[in-house]
Amino acid sequence: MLKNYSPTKTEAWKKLEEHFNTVQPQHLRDMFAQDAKRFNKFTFRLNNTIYDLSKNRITAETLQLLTQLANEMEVSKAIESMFSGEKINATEDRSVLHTALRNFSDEQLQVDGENALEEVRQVQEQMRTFCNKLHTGEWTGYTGKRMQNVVNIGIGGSDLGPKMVVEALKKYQKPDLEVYFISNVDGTDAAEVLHKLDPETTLFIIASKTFTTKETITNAETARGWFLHKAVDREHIKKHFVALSTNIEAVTKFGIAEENAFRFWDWVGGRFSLWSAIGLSVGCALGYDKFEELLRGAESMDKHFRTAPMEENIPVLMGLLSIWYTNFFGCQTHAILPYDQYLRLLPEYLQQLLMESNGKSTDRNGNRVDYQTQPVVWGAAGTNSQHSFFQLIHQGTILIPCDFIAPAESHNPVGNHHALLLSNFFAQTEALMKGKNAAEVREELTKKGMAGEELEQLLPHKLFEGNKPTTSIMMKKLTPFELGSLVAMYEHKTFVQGVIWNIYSFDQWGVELGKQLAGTIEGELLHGKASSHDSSTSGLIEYYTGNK
Ligand SMILES: O=P(O)(O)OC[C@H]1O[C@H](O)[C@H](O)[C@@H](O)[C@@H]1O
Repeated sequence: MLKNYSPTKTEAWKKLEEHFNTVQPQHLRDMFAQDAKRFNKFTFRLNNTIYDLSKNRITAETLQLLTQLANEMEVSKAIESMFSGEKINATEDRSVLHTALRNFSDEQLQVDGENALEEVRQVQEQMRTFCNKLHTGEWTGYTGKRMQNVVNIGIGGSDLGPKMVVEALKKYQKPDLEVYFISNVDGTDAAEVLHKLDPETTLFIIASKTFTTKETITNAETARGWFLHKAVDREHIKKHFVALSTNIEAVTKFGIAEENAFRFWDWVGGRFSLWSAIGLSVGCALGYDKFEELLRGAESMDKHFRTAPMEENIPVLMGLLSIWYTNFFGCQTHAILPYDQYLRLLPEYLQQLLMESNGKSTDRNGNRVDYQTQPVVWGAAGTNSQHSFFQLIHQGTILIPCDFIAPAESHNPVGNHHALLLSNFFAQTEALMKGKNAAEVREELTKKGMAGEELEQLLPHKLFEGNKPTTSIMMKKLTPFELGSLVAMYEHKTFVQGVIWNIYSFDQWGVELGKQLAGTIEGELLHGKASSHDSSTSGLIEYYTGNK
């Protein structure tokens, strides 16, 4: 059993509260000035990626107290419980074993009487064979043509992960297959993809853990209708539709052949399912070997997470930093800023991962927490984001910790673009840290020939407080391996935060409510069944029915 009490009751928490009062007034600019080794002290490495925590509002003592907090909340024990398959997803009575999907060791891992690792490997072989058949052209459609397009139909965890990875690793894309994603139940999503494609050369991957998600089933039915409109014979479905699911019964009921089902297990959470059969579209886009490299990258982070001491453990430290800002500085948001166009979907992916996992207010005893949990995660790729919301990060009234992420080497070495891109990354983190004080602004304005009242009036607007925390993550190159490792780092950071907050990170009951409510109103819209609502909801329904 995991420790089950409020983090605020720990010794470390009390010490952190006192410690906060000594750190809060300190300016990062001074911390750097006083310690030439700050970068070395607070930079952690794994493989070819560095995690520079030095521009955070921490001292050595902060990390020591935060790791004490991790120890008091028994984070190590929690990590072991997860890896060994304990049913730590208690509200759904499930193990949490996405790590088993990228475990290439010879270990045995018994789950419900089966060796999970062996089952994983069987499905991986099935995926490899399938991807190879697509790429060699051995897999043909109902008119004997090879497939040219693959469409992944899924939503949430059955969409965001593979879509983000396919985009991030576009440079590794195989030239013979184009991969598309349809997720939104808005018919526009399907319409905009399907009109470009030919049913004879299109293969659909229906990705749904439960195979009951309304959006996905609706899109899958639309795709099936579109396909049969040309192919006519339902027998042809088996050459054009495959499924990724834990619910094989529903898959076959839909009309997809059992041999075309790639299964996974209920011990894989939706938002952690990228590494399972849900990653099939990644194998289709890049070739299965590249998907395996992604898994191996994640495995290397898993090993680090499981074995490294708390004070050097990257996901633990990243999770603790988030606790520091959320619960002591009172930060309510966290920005993810990839300085790499290929990583532009990472913020969206991490939104589901972090906010669906830790957007909870009930602790593991069933009581309402009396401390803040998950902050809002948001972000966008640099440098575009500099021209939209950076103003607020620099001079707004709220403190926003940011993760800057970039590769040292670009996949597209065009002129000096990459140096320019990275100079923005470095300059922004430096400016956020240092700020600009009155003396500096005065000097700058004086140099421009400004003086007197004119200067004094402008000066306050050009001040930057600085002291804005950033974490810089740099990798040598954005390879499948490094990406796998980075994503696994964020997964484990998410888990660590949940353990400290004493909440269940692996369920998502909040999402269920929306599904139920939409179901009721759908009946009214489609079948004219009336039921009572508040005046706003009724008014909106009337507006819709009167204007459609
Ligand atoms: O894969 P599916 O069963 O279709 O579920 C898709 C998504 O549904 C809901 O939004 C859940 O909260 C997500 O965690 C899940 O990823």
